[in-house]
Amino acid sequence: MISTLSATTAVDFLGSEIVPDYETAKVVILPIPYEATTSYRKGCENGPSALLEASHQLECYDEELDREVCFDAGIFTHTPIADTRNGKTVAAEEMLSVTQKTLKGLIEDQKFVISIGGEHSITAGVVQGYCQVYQEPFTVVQIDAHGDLRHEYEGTIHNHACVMRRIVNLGLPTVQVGIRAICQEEADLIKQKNLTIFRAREMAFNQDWIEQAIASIPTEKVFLTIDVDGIDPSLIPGVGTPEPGGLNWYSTLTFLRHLFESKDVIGCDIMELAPVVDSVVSEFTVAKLTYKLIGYQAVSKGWIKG
Ligand SMILES: N=C(N)NCCCCNCCCN
Ligand SMILES: [Mn+2]
Ligand SMILES: [Mn+2]
Repeated sequence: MISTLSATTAVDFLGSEIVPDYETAKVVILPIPYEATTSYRKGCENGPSALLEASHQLECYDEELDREVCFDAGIFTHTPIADTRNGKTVAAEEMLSVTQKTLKGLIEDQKFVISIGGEHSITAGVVQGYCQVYQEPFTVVQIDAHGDLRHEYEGTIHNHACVMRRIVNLGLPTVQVGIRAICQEEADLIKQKNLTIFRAREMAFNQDWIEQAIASIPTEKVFLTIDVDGIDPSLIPGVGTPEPGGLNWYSTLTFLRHLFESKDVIGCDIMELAPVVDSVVSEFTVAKLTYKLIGYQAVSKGWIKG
């Protein structure tokens, strides 16, 4: 089914620590180095390669889970799709179509896919891939500083600031977490549609937000989209549109662990990493976050070996 797969891409997640065998891998990392509509700091098309390179510095052993998670999971790194690097242009429609098709194939092969971006607009294509395979509804849980609920921004509905509007329009339920920057149009839509939103300003003083956020998810199945600017920019400065007051590291991990334990997470993506010159903090942190997601899924799905 997947004929364009290759294990010979420049950089695999975790590098030589794991054998990248597609057939036996439960997890596929799908790099989508696509950038077209970012409006402030650029560079998220370089996010996937920086994340993959940084992942070589991760310990295979997850000290929280007390396991070498990568051997339980088997992690295959796909070749990049919708690549805009080196001045290449990819139309938004083409990016969405190739993303959707690639996801569909991987999901049909029963892979747990972690798509890594690239700008957040990609998530619309990723989610449509899941819609094609899953008949029952699933909730899109978003960690982000921004609502991303504008109908259109800077002349296109495929702008990264509009991606959750595309998802709301697909009719999927959403739960938004860490939000702290929205415009009037988004505030009005949240009220009009009574969207579920956990605002960073309130989360900071609400010890029960994790429990409440998970309880607010109306379906068993969840797709998780992480825009890394949802995390505090002191932890991940390498983003295009930083906003102060984001999630801290251990709240993020606690939320994610509970989410994976209590729901069936059918897939996830990690978007908007835009590496900073002369600092590896952002890409290492995002690589570690990626590995934590794999570990939480491995525990929750019982992929435990030996
Ligand atoms: N999802 C995002 N990253 N959104 C960023 C939106 C940027 C809004 N600039 C507003 C400038 C108005 N003067
Ligand atoms: Mn954002
Ligand atoms: Mn976003």
